[in-house]
Amino acid sequence: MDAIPSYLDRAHLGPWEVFLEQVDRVAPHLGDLGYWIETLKHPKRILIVDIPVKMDDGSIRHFEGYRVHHNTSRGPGKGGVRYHQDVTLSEVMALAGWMTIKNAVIGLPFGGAKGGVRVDPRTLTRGELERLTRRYTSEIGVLIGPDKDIPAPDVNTNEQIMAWMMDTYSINQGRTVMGVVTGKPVSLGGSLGRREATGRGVFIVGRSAACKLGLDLAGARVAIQGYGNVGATAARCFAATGAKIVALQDVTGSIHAGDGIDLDALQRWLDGGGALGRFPGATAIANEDFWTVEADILVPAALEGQIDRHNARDIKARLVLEGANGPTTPEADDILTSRGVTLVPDVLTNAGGVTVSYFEWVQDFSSFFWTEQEINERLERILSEAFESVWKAAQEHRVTLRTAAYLLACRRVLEARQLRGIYP
Ligand SMILES: NC(=O)C1=CN([C@@H]2O[C@H](COP(=O)(O)OP(=O)(O)OC[C@H]3O[C@@H](n4cnc5c(N)ncnc54)[C@H](O)[C@@H]3O)[C@@H](O)[C@H]2O)C=CC1
Ligand SMILES: O=C(O)CCC(=O)C(=O)O
Repeated sequence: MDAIPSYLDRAHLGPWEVFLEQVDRVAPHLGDLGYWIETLKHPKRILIVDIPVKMDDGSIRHFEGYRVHHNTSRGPGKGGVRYHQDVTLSEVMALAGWMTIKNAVIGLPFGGAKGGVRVDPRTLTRGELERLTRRYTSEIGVLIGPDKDIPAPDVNTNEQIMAWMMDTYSINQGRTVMGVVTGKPVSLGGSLGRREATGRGVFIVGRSAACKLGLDLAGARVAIQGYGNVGATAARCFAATGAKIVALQDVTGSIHAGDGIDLDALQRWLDGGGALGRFPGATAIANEDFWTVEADILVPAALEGQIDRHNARDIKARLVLEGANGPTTPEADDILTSRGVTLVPDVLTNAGGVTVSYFEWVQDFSSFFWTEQEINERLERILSEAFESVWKAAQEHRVTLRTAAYLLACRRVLEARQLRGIYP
């Protein structure tokens, strides 16, 4: 059976093909459940929407948006919304697939979904961004809902955008529906700790992995690509344990400081409108040199496909923590494995965000809100247990941590699929 739907432009299949390859790698380990594996290779439903937006100058621009439900065997769809000029359907399909695996590996009662709009939000005014968000929300309104599919933030989306999405959905329903999105402002039914949850999770999982490798975090050298929600929080968590953030990269460039970058000084620079790539407290380096800096831990926390066959051989770190979704190509996975580099996959490393989104969803349903300490303790326990299970499965089956995570997740998804059966 052809796993790639024929209506897609084959030139744009990169991320989805990566997801398919990752699923194929786990298939031999699934035993009888392998009978159901094709279900993971076919997104359940895909919605492509046209988003007309009246711009401030009076003109109308049309943007293309997507919402994909990859699999809902274990519960409603769950996954973020990305605004980026390079968003493609293939990418959103892959991101939705990774959400299916991530939610299952953590044991959250969700399926996998994701959304995106092909737009560079930096080119929009606040009013244009709000109108785009509201129209996109209305257009995907047929798919979303607190018991159907619950969006959340991803690249270039934030609490304000979630507030507009919640408000638009509520207007269309004629009642306030807090639980339709997570990652909202705390004053609108958001959860304490959600903003930091993904980066905090990267740190929690990274600390467990470092412990297995006998790598002391105090003094460890950490390089991070992406200094947004995930990368900046992870940097702060690592620095708080005494690790040194020796290199950072974002869209404005790459910087290096062997003794560690002063994150407070960097924040003051960014708050004052400075670009990370021009931070005077560190040395600017070429973007390609970022990958070869002397570091113990490397955290890709930007976009897909960043670690590939061109740079995987030169990476110096012993531990790669995938803060981003899909940052490593399968070929690079193999190169890193052959070089003895331990890679903790995205579906585990960055699962802190969706875990606290789950807490937010539960809190919204019960209208009873937890303290930040309760949130962080539960996050810590859930991620640490998930890490141990994946580590154990990797040892037992002699596979990489990625394949081990897929093994646990695919078993859960396919068992649910098998029990539900095919109807009619
Ligand atoms: N926000 C969340 O809760 C979650 C995010 N993720 C993943 O983490 C990654 C980052 O997401 P966020 O931090 O939320 O996004 P963000 O929009 O807050 O930050 C993205 C960062 O990546 C940088 N970046 C973008 N393109 C780049 C490029 N070509 N080269 C170098 N740097 C680049 C940006 O400059 C920015 O610093 C994405 O892969 C996202 O899917 C995963 C789980 C949850
Ligand atoms: O918080 C969520 O629901 C999903 C976050 C997300 O998009 C991701 O984990 O990639």
